[in-house]
Amino acid sequence: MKVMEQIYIIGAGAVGKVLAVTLALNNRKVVLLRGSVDNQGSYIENIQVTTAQHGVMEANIEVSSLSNVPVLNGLVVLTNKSFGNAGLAQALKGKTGDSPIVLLQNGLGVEQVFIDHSFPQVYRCVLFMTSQVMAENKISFKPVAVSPIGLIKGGDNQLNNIVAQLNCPQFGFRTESNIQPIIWKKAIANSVFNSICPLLDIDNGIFCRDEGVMAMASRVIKECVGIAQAKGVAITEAEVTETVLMISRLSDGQLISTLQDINHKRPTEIETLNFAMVDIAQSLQLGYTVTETKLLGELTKWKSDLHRL
Ligand SMILES: NC(=O)C1=CN([C@@H]2O[C@H](COP(=O)(O)OP(=O)(O)OC[C@H]3O[C@@H](n4cnc5c(N)ncnc54)[C@H](OP(=O)(O)O)[C@@H]3O)[C@@H](O)[C@H]2O)C=CC1
Ligand SMILES: CC(C)(CO)C(=O)C(=O)O
Repeated sequence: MKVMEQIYIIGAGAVGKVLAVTLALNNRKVVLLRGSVDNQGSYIENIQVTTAQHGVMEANIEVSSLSNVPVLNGLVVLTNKSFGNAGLAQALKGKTGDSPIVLLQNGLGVEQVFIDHSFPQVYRCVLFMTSQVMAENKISFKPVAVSPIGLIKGGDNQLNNIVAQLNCPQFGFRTESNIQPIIWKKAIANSVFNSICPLLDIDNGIFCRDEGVMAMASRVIKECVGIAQAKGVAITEAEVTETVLMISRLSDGQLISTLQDINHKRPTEIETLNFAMVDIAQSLQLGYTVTETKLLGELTKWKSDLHRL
């Protein structure tokens, strides 16, 4: 099995910085590459990550940009927002050889552009953690469960090796042989949180606190589970409801990323959540079954666009 020594994390945000620090503290060779900017010099940043369980974790991390690295030979981990994938796939094309690409992102179909560009090995992780940038290079981090990684394209034989490279006591990863149901469950949960919470301007705990809001979530869950099942992904409404309530309870008081993005006038990931769900429904001639998911997505997009004027 190939031993991959260098880990390239692309996207120096809340997830990327936590991963870089936990890997560095576990003696992995890691470099953080900027996702949205290029042509910058390389520099060292001191990054501090605060957790309830491990206190403050701190490491000096090399930060660089893609143009400084002609070849990415190792493990390439994407922690950028999903709307950056098309640009990154172009930028990475011809630079990564047969290095595996591992996407640590929410959403449906976020891997497609890498398949379209014939990247040989593509893996997806479903993140069960929350992290938030509190100040420059100060991140709060709450692991919720060990995050599964599964194969999208390529050979199964690398999966154990990839997990071995990324798994750390502070930020756990595991192999998953059937990643699609987990991707769908999380994407449906995010279609609920990332539209309803920004529209109500409220924290993630609302679904545990308010039956009416949970009833709306249940209607979205019902629509989206119908599409998952039509695609042959065996998940149930009860399972997704449980996931939504668990996330709501564990992240009570926290603002979902889309609400933070709207507040900071940044683009959102709604295209790879509600709209991706609607696109899949339409491709199955089932567009008429996802009207609430679609409307919530449209309202979220309008809210985001209006804030960014
Ligand atoms: N934070 C969390 O609690 C969780 C996040 N996720 C998912 O993880 C992924 C990363 O989220 P998170 O770290 O919170 O997000 P952040 O917004 O904190 O960071 C994302 C990074 O994406 C990069 N980026 C932004 N725009 C572009 C672009 N147009 N092209 C390329 N790169 C871009 C930036 O990197 P740079 O600064 O280097 O330019 C940015 O720092 C998302 O898919 C999110 O949904 C999933 C579960 C929990
Ligand atoms: C719902 C949550 C908080 C779960 O990790 C998440 O996925 C996000 O912040 O984007």
